[in-house]
Amino acid sequence: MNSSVRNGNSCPKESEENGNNETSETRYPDGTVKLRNPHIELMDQDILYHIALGSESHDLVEMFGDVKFVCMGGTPKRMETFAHYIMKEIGYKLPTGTTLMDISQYSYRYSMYKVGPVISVSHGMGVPSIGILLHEMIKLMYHAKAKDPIFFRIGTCGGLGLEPGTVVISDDVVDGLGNHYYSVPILGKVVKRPAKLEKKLVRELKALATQDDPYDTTTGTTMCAEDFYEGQGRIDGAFCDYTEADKQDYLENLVRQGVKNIEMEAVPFAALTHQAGIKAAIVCVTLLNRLKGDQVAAPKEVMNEYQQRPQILVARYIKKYLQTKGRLCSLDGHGSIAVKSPRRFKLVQQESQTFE
Ligand SMILES: O=P(O)(O)O[C@H]1O[C@H](CO)[C@@H](O)[C@H]1O
Ligand SMILES: O=c1cc[nH]c(=O)[nH]1
Repeated sequence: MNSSVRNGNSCPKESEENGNNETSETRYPDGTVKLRNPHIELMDQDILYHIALGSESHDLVEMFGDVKFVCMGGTPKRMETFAHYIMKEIGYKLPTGTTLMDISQYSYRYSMYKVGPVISVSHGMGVPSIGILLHEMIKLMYHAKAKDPIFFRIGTCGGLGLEPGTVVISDDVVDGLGNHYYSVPILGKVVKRPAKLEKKLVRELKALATQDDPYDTTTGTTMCAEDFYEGQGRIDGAFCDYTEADKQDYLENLVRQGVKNIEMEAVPFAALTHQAGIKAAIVCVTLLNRLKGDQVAAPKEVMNEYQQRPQILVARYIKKYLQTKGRLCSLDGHGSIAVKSPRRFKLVQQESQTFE
């Protein structure tokens, strides 16, 4: 067994500033992700079932070794749009006659695109769905030997006292009971994993919002609900045993506690990336002000424009990062699928990667 793979239950030391696990616990010296599960090393092959990839069936180092950013959001359409948008923003060129492809299309679960150093992947709705994807994306980063990847969630949410269309960068996350950890029943016991986000990354993202943006960008606590309706205090679900006044009291109490928005994935996203020692941030746009109503009634075009706002902020971060590293102009090629056969590698789709 690889000597640096530790007991998955070992308790990491905490770093005050970035809220991340001590890097020596979670990274190799070259920045690649350590997997805190000793069993994976012993397996003949690791099948990443829900993203339709495998550690032996695919050459994951060849396909994903250059990944720096993993961007995720609820819907396949948003993440396809983001893939095209980021391609334009970072000046990434596809080989003539090729188009972006959904790498995970045959999983029929999630959709995933790769644009140079950026992965854009859908996570579905809610805690279990993003939890499964995070396990597989973290393992993918490990198998691919990707160095210091950063994860972003680009989402939508309900705002509390904010103008619809406001961008919220989460600086803290709580569940529906106000807990700052992800509770997972494992082997019949509840395991609590701290849900923490990198404060420095929050500040860096906030600094990329400009006065010229025709909307506000703010930071605050995000509440992660287990449900869209009763779990978020809505009165328009199929069931409701409380009054409008009860709901209003509840939401106003959340505001007093610093909660700016409500969505459905923040806690596992923060907890599992933290557990893996991966820098991560959550950027969501508010579709409505929950203090004023429950129904998401904005027209489709308005909603589509709102959904671009977190993408714009994250794209600014990615561009700035690549500019700083002097890598913006050297991008060329295509996220291809490299299938490993027992004796030789076969490139299913032609690729020329000059990043890194
Ligand atoms: O738009 P996404 O990213 O899916 O985020 C929000 O929207 C969904 C509910 O409509 C939940 O997944 C919630 O977290
Ligand atoms: O109110 C909302 C809007 C989007 N997503 C949520 O989870 N809640």
